Amino acid sequence: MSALQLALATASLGGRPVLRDVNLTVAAGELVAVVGPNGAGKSSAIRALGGLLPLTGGHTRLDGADLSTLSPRERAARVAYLPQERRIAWNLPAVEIAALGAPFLAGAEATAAGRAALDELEVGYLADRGVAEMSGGERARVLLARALTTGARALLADEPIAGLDPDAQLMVLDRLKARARNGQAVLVSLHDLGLAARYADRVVVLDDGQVVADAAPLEALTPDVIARVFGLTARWVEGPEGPLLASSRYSDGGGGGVVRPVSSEL
Ligand SMILES: Nc1ncnc2c1ncn2[C@@H]1O[C@H](COP(=O)(O)OP(=O)(O)OP(=O)(O)O)[C@@H](O)[C@H]1O
Repeated sequence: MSALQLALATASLGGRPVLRDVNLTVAAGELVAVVGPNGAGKSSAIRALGGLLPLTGGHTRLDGADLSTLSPRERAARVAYLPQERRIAWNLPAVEIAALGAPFLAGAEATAAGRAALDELEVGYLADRGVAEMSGGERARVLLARALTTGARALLADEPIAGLDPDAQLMVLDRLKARARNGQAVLVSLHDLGLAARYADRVVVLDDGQVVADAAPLEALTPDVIARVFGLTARWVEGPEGPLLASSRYSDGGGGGVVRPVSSEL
């Protein structure tokens, strides 16, 4: 059974449809990457899975139960969410921000969980520093630590590697993959198609609120799909750690112009 599921989900924002009959599942033990151009509906799909965007049609299910039947407290205990927005209202120490992810634990336990999550993301040294006194990438890791602290069985992370340096990107994806291997259901949105191919068990391609492909990475991200959805000419090449994407814009001459490797390995 899928841990999280959108079934024929439709939703609108500002009077415009942002999800159109979207079917999307994440099973326990699986790392699923949602990719798509800006505005494709990735954040909307993630927010719908977390019960944060009301559907106008279809269903969101958590372990088979309709999400709308669960109380906000039950949802929060079972689904962790990293929003795309990285703003933090209060200048609290990182460990206190991370501990906010565990509201159901007693104070000392929550602090220990927060500290462990910071360590997991290799920012334990920032534990006592105010989050307003950090770089954007450091703050991003503290917010991801807050999501990890929940201990929820499902994790939704909206662009968890945005703004991180190349080493930190790989470290975060390694950690999320390890969490999936330990039984969590993990869904991330990514813009780096090379990293999506390297880390995801399955890739869901969204375009204009619709699922265009949902398959193993290289079956979903075919050159044809990449051309149609992203407007790029692209081909996969074998790299030492997995597939690498060589791509160029059509306007650059369809392969004769600048080749932009999409993996952090080049
Ligand atoms: N608050 C809002 N009101 C109206 N329309 C919105 C709102 N937020 C997003 N949209 C629109 O909804 C659509 C889907 O947006 P969404 O944020 O889900 O895309 P995304 O794939 O996550 O994009 P990005 O890669 O830029 O983060 C876009 O067309 C966007 O303009």
